[in-house]
Amino acid sequence: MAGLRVEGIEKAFGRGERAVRAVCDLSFEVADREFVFLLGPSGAGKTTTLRTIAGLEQPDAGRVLINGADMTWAAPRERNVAMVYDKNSLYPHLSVFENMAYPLRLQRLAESELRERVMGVAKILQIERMLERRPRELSGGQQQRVAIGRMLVRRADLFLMDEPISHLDAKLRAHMRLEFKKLQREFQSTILYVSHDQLEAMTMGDRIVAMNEGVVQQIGPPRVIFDRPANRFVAGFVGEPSMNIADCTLEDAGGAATLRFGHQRLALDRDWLDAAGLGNAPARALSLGIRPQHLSLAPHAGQGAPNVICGVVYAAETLGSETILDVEADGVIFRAWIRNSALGGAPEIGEPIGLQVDPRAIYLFDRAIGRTLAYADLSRLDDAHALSSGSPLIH
Ligand SMILES: Nc1ncnc2c1ncn2[C@@H]1O[C@H](COP(=O)(O)OP(=O)(O)OP(=O)(O)O)[C@@H](O)[C@H]1O
Repeated sequence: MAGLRVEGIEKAFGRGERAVRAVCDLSFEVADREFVFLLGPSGAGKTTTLRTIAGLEQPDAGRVLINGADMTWAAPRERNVAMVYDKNSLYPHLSVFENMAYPLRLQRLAESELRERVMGVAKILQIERMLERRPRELSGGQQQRVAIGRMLVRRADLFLMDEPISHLDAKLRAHMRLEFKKLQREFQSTILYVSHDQLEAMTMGDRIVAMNEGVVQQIGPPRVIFDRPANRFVAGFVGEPSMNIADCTLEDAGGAATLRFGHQRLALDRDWLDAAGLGNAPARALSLGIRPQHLSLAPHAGQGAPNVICGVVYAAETLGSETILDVEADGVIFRAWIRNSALGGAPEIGEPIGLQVDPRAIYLFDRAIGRTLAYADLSRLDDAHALSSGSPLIH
């Protein structure tokens, strides 16, 4: 049984005017055998949170409970927590095998079991053939895998991982994503994993704690975070390519609800707006959000076609069978994820182009505070349309 509860953690570095609030009133839980991600951009406070849980930082306020016991002030070694340290923490004079075996030797594990555990983990990490080498004889990525291995051989209550695979090449990262998930199920481990990579969090996590500037933005399963982002920050951070976001105004034009930005106009469904409590909110300052896979090529690029964003091609990035098309419209760049077969030839930079918007795929945010006011009605989206414009997560 292993669980973690973080209650109202506060942590600042420095004093007075130069103080940096790294973590503000942070609370979340990781249930027994759960795989939870702390996801956020650089400086979000993820590492500070992890170090506070491991006992390497003292919080200014709040509590850390591990298996129900208050460990806020306990020494790191009393917490039965395993953390992946940087590859530089490997012992240079020990072989890879002995580096990995080190925590087990401290536990005085029988030699046969020790060997079995080290070999099992080495196989998963694809470092079996390097066990006799010294760390300096390995590449940076190989050293990082040894550091991960040294953590995985332990049977800790809680594993804390700080971007353990971010330095590996793309192919190994993909391999490790699958292996971590498998390992977690096999060992029934409880894992808190720090990452700024939304793809890792979306593919491996049972739940995600999305953070920005030391503050929790949303906690939920990956699909909920993706489909129902609580605010503009989460909407823009999760998903690759990221959601298109543009300032707009909601208007009542002759009884029809219309979103306007620059010369562009999008007609919205009244029932959807009413359900979101925006039916009687004309001239409201909003931000609209739409994912690149919900934009498609409009049959006519001309101004005035219903729900078409008219602009010019700003850039085009071809990836195998799809193209990410950047279209500039009224000073905003919209990214669209388009099947090459729908493009019918490479688009010219500066060429006029229309992007068809499915109004059911729009999100609306309060422009001032960023809170989500209306969610895309994904259940009513035409699957064929979504498929025709690609997958949101592949990159
Ligand atoms: N020892 C320290 N002294 C002063 N400021 C610090 C210290 N450690 C972290 N900070 C500051 O606290 C904030 C949060 O840092 P933290 O390392 O927790 O963020 P992070 O989300 O892990 O970022 P990254 O993904 O870049 O590692 C940052 O503004 C950082 O500059």
